[in-house]
Amino acid sequence: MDLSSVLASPSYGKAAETYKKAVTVAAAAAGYAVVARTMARELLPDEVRGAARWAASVVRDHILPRPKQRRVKTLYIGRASELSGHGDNRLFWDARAYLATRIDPRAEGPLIVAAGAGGGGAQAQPQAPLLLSMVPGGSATDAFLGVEFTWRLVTVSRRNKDDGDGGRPSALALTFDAEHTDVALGEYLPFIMAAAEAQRRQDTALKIFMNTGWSWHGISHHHPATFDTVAMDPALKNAVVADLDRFLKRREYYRRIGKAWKRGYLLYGPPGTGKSSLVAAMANHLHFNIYDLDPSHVPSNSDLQRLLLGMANKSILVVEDIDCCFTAKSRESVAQYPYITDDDADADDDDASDSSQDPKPKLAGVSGAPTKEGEGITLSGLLNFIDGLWSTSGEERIIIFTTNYKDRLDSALFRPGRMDMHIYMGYCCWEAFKTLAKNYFLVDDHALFPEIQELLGKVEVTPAEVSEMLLRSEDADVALQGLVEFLQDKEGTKP
Ligand SMILES: Nc1ncnc2c1ncn2[C@@H]1O[C@H](COP(=O)(O)OP(=O)(O)OP(=O)(O)O)[C@@H](O)[C@H]1O
Repeated sequence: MDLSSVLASPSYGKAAETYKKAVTVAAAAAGYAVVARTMARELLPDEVRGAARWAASVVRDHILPRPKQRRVKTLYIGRASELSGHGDNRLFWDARAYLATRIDPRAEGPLIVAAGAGGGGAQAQPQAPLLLSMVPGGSATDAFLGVEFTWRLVTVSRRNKDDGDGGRPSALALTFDAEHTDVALGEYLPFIMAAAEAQRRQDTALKIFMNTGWSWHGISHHHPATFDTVAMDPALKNAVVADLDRFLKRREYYRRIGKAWKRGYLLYGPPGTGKSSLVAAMANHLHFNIYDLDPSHVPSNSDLQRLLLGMANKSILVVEDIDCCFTAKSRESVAQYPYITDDDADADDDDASDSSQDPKPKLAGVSGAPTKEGEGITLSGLLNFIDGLWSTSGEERIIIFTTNYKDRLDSALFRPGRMDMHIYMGYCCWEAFKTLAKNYFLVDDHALFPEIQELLGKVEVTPAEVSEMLLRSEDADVALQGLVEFLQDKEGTKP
């Protein structure tokens, strides 16, 4: 259709008519406004017009909602700690580690990618995670408690803080609405530091240290036991987990009551009931390194002190078979120091006043026998040091003693505050068996379960023995049938 035919069409004529009317109305309205303003100027005195203007400004400024002006605040988190004057600023690295988990790889713009340690410490593992980071000048946003935070990786020059002077990125700039400064400083940044700490712990491979003489030697600790795989009474398991979790949260509590932040556990029960597995599960749960102390390799109490002072925070000190590891030394000590009688031995142990009648073996050191270089350590040396200097030289320490014979332990071990929780690891009960069956065959039920449940009620069998039977075949039917026969054999009812 050409222009002339458009102008000639009826729809164009209607539209043109409507437009003309609209122009006429607008012109009339503008005319009225001019007339009204002129009349107001001529008829109203200056004072009245001034008062009207003032009233309008009050309404505008104080009554009508004003468009909100956003005040933005920026915090610079430098790579180096300018406030302390030396060293790295931990917050800078914590924030970068945190941001590596928050950066959206699909967002526009370039990113830096690197391989993480992946649980191997300094040595990257094949399954190491990929970590993302902003390029200098790049930005990323994060939301926390409903507040939006924007991060930029910037280069801060010494004289004025500005982006991109071509140097290495030396700061993170955190920008947010200034009214949320309290959230930023009081909640967001502490949250980031805690998240980074948790990630660090996760990424660091656990170690188990063993002593030779007075020094520790560490190797990687890959024991797969967890609280999911340890077979034990479920209520007791939950109580142990809750106790550990409460311990972790109680830094301030221990500080307030003036006690060292440590907790002692005594694991006791027959061999093969899972005491060592439970230690490994506790270490994995807490992500603490284990220091497995073999007292027979420690030449003297002063070496023991050196060993214990060499332990890091967040660690577990384990002394296995505590009932027997000091016994032999005790006998040697008494033989070497014949002037020390059984009665003398009891004198130093204020909880064991009648133990001279006790047929149980005497423990070295409880006797107070002096030790010299090469003469071995004493239980009292260990206990006193744990309660004394060692307890104040570090934080977040767990002490675990294990024994197959709780009744043989010296009462010094039972003094209040030494072993806070006694955990009995017993023979395989029905609930424990179900955990093992799940571990080995991923089954919750089986046709042989009722028979196995009945037999476990009558036969004393350790989880280690049951595990042994379950390991014999990858076929659940075959392995469980083998277990039934094993239990019947123990009961003396095997056909
Ligand atoms: N409660 C359990 N839960 C899971 N596995 C167990 C349990 N008890 C024993 N086992 C199995 O038996 C093996 C030996 O158990 P573990 O060394 O933990 O027992 P222990 O009580 O420490 O024995 P000991 O007193 O002889 O040192 C473990 O490697 C594990 O395979």
